[in-house]
Amino acid sequence: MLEITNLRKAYGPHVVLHDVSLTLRPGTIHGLVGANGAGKTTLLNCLYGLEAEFGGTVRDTTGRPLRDHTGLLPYEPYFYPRLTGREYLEFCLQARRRPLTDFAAWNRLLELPLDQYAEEYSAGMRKKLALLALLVQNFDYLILDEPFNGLDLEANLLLKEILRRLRDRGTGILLTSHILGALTETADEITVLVGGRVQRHYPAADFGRLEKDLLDSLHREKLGLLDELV
Ligand SMILES: Nc1ncnc2c1ncn2[C@@H]1O[C@H](COP(=O)(O)OP(=O)(O)OP(=O)(O)O)[C@@H](O)[C@H]1O
Repeated sequence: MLEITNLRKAYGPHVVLHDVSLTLRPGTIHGLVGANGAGKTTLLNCLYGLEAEFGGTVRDTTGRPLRDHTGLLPYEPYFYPRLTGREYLEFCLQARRRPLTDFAAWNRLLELPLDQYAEEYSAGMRKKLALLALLVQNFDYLILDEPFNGLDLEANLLLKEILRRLRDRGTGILLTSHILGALTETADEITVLVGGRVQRHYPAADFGRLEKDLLDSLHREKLGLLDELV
């Protein structure tokens, strides 16, 4: 299990995460929602070790180094110039000292032109390539920052089904999304972050309540203001 305990992160005087705790169990999908700037990406970056200076603890309860068996989909994946999609995949595997596998089977699903330069891909194709690089590596845990963002309708549906199947096979998946339906349709639990604090953890049985709570706070905080404007 991946465990975040009392995570606190500040950029200078600006505290971005306030004592955030959450767990990611094998065989579960854990969704993370929150407004722009709530701290979701910062939380994922701390968990994966891309941010080093923070308070609290982040660990795999089995004691294994988290990155050895965890893959990260960054919010904006980076691709080196002049690397084809195929070379990017090979690079990802070699960097992790993993055997080169045949990408053809997975790519029959995602249909990427692997012999074109990745930097010439559209935004959605780049997202698919970064996902493909994770899928071929059989990670125990996946940390996915906005995986649905930029994907076409078919790829969105496909990704939801892939995530469910990976979960059923034992993979633990932590993902962010601004598309509530994508989370409620796939996740086993959802954590709501507000201003860098955990507002509440919702088990699947309470997802109906979650939508109502989000709507209520929108009505309370924003719709009154809108009434004054329009
Ligand atoms: N490198 C940085 N230096 C200073 N402040 C930062 C840095 N990275 C993030 N922040 C601040 O931390 C806060 C949380 O940002 P973060 O990107 O984690 O939010 P988010 O919930 O992922 O937002 P979004 O939904 O827009 O992706 C924001 O106020 C942001 O300005």
